[in-house]
Amino acid sequence: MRIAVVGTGYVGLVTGTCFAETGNHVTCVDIDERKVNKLRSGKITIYEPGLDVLFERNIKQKRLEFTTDLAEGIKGAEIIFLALPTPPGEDGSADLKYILKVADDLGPLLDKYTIIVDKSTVPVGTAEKVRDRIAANATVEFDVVSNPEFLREGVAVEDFMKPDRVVIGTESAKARKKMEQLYAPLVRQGNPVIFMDERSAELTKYAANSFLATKITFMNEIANLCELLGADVDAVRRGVGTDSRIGKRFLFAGIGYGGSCFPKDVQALARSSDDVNYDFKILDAVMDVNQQQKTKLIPQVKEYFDGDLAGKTIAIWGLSFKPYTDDIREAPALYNIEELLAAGAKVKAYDPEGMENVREIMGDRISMCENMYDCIDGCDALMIMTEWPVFRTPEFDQLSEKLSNKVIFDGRNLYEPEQMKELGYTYVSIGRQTVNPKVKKAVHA
Ligand SMILES: NC(=O)c1ccc[n+]([C@@H]2O[C@H](COP(=O)([O-])OP(=O)(O)OC[C@H]3O[C@@H](n4cnc5c(N)ncnc54)[C@H](O)[C@@H]3O)[C@@H](O)[C@H]2O)c1
Ligand SMILES: O=c1ccn([C@@H]2O[C@H](COP(=O)(O)OP(=O)(O)O[C@H]3O[C@H](CO)[C@@H](O)[C@H](O)[C@H]3O)[C@@H](O)[C@H]2O)c(=O)[nH]1
Repeated sequence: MRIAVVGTGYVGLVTGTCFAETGNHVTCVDIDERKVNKLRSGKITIYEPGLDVLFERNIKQKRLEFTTDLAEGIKGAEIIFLALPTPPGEDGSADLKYILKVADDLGPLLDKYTIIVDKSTVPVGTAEKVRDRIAANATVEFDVVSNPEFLREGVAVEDFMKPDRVVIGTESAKARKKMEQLYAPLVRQGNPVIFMDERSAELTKYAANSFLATKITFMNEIANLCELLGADVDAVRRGVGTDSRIGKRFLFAGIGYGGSCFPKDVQALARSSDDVNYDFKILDAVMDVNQQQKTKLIPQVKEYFDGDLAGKTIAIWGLSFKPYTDDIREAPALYNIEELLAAGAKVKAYDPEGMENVREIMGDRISMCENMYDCIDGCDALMIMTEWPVFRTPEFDQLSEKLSNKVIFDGRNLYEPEQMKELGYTYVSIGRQTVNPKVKKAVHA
């Protein structure tokens, strides 16, 4: 099949590359010339495990092409995916300007029956808006389908190639058949393609993300309670997660959820609820708790240094919002760094993939280090913000040698408290009792 993908970011590039891998001819379109030039010269623009191999193979086979020209990109395409940004507008609702602009541009360019697919995360009713905008200029028949994407960054290729399910919102039998053919290679192991109306498909995406964000936030609140009641959130997690009705996944307490999706999508669903005068109370609580959770270690860092961080240097391990990605959008690390700088501390940071992106927005306000041990050299404390595997079993001898104080503030619960006790660290983590406390108890805002 010949398909086009408009928007070549995290979702567009993965979608385009994976559909090329299943034999389709894919042209990816983006307005960012620098990005397209780089992709055209065979250089990948994001870090996503496993994507580079598929990317190179499909470019070589000429099944994957890139252009900045929409007309050229959609030429001959039977299906056009829109993988465009839907960032929060001023009031937090999803801003549809990128999607609607492309819908306007597409109308006059369609020269035969085409399926236009909303792959972006969009509020209920967007498919209708896109249809109206295209129809205003189109002279041929077309269908607009909602096909939200559920991939996670860091495991995007695996999620895309073996999805738990594919959700397709359409009432057109013709579009349904084509979409079924396109997805057939990805659901061969029996995972379902679930067909529904467009509005339900659009809402399914927000419901899934908001539910997962709520699940994490619920555990973060249990963690906060554990600290105050003398319990251990890891034990509680194991205890509840083995109930198959609850499930083991997405129960890890930490310094809150980040990324380009959960924060914006929970907010957008709350605004969609406001629009129909529905007071979705849980969502407001989730956003509130997550906001506080992100920097919950900061008061404890301050308390350790008797309230004064001026002149102290804090090492940060982990900048990306989660491991195996270079994406730093809404990364909790950034909020912590801002608070540390505001309190007069200096910051040294290390991340396996995220440093370049942070350098772009923070410049020389913090120092980036070549490796995790240079990062802690001469620092007064270590804070862990992302659970990259490389931080899980560090050489504690080097840590003791290089850190000026044996103190770790761990936002991702990487170490066993027992081990930290033996090693003589002051170890502050989430939802567990502080080890060798100089910080006496959990501090809650
Ligand atoms: N990132 C994820 O993990 C993920 C997962 C599922 C769904 N989503 C949703 O998918 C959508 C895209 O997210 P993303 O993370 O890929 O965004 P992104 O910002 O990484 O990529 C969007 C791309 O669209 C391009 N673009 C903007 N206007 C354009 C135009 N007129 N023509 C062509 N290209 C244009 C931008 O230059 C950019 O490269 C969002 O709605 C997001 O919520 C994201
Ligand atoms: O037990 C957990 C699991 C995750 N997180 C945090 O939650 C955030 C999101 O993680 P994850 O969901 O793994 O990454 P995303 O790439 O943001 O993926 C989410 O957002 C995408 C964009 O909509 C969806 O497609 C995915 O299904 C959905 O999982 C990160 O900050 C994680 O650190 C936790 O704190 N505890």
